[in-house]
Amino acid sequence: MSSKITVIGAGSWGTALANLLAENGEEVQIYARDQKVVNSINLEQKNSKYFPEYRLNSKLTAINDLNQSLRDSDLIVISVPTQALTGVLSQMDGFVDSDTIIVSTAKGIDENTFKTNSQMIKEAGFENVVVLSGPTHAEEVMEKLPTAIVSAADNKESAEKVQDLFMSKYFRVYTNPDIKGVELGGALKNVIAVASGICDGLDFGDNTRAALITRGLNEMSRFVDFHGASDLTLSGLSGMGDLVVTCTSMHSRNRRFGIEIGRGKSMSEAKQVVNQVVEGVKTARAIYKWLDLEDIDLEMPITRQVYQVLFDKKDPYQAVEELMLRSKKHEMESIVDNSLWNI
Ligand SMILES: NC(=O)C1=CN([C@@H]2O[C@H](COP(=O)(O)OP(=O)(O)OC[C@H]3O[C@@H](n4cnc5c(N)ncnc54)[C@H](OP(=O)(O)O)[C@@H]3O)[C@@H](O)[C@H]2O)C=CC1
Ligand SMILES: O=C(CO)COP(=O)(O)O
Repeated sequence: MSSKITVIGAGSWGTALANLLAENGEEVQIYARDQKVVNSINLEQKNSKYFPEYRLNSKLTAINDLNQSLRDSDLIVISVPTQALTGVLSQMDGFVDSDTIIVSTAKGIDENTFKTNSQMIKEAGFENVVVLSGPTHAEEVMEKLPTAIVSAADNKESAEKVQDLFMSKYFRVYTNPDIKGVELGGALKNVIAVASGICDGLDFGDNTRAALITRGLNEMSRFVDFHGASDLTLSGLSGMGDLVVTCTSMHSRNRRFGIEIGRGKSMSEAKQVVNQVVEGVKTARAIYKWLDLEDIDLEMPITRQVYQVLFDKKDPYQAVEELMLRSKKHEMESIVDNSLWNI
């Protein structure tokens, strides 16, 4: 029996994933809200807006009607930015069976509800969610460069089904039952990537970046612990892996945005330069607001400084100085044990 996969969102990630599935022999339809993108995919086999230089697989077609694209779909991949998810979910209502597998690929936290994408999808009535996340720049997936990712779900069968569908000689997929840990790793790393970019924009060095990556991971792990997810997941592809790629790559939208901020551009100027979604901006605000509103005493100094640079116009040099001169502390708070010292 033939099956159809719908990919919602024809930006860089939706296009790369849809093309990968088509290369794997699947019948894939991608939903784009922009009719010009639909036409370029159907008539020229290219996404004229996001990947004009690549010929897409011929099994990939595009459509501008979301409800129509969902009809007879056995699996749905959502690749729109986090803040657009609520709108998409409301349009899925009544058109998608509640047990259909929904693959969530966005990396962010909703700035009004402080929820992750999978939480919002489940609350909209779709329980069978798989989170696909890892160090995976769309540009390199289009180039078919070896890439590894994680398929995370509560349900093992669904995680494995997604693993089977996406796995290829250039795309290796691991499974993981810690959906929350995988998802939070992908969302939080974007904020650290903005910080890393800001420091690059200030012409700081490799030492600075390494410190940010390492202490950023520490900060991420505090947040992940608080939410009951596993620290071990953070040492994997969707945590450390994604953090490294996004803090070091020129493909990274979050890092490139941060570089522009470090060079003195305003938020809107920096967004214009990147011209694609920069999830770390709204995720930083979501976390900052959540800490504040819930009065939670969780140490997230890098995220707090990123928020203040972006939204309170704090001087980035001052932000870095404040990070450097915070009260002195032990490197590994959880294993401070006086018996380990030679006193
Ligand atoms: N790019 C990458 O390498 C990777 C991205 N991701 C994640 O995937 C998500 C999408 O990112 P990415 O593809 O890079 O973003 P892009 O900015 O490249 O594309 C976003 C896409 O979403 C569409 N879109 C935006 N709002 C809506 C809406 N309300 N309804 C329908 N479609 C909408 C845009 O349409 P339009 O063009 O008309 O504006 C565009 O097609 C993000 O969460 C990102 O973190 C994850 C892994 C890798
Ligand atoms: O998450 C991503 C790659 O894994 C995409 O976000 P960036 O482009 O900011 O790195």
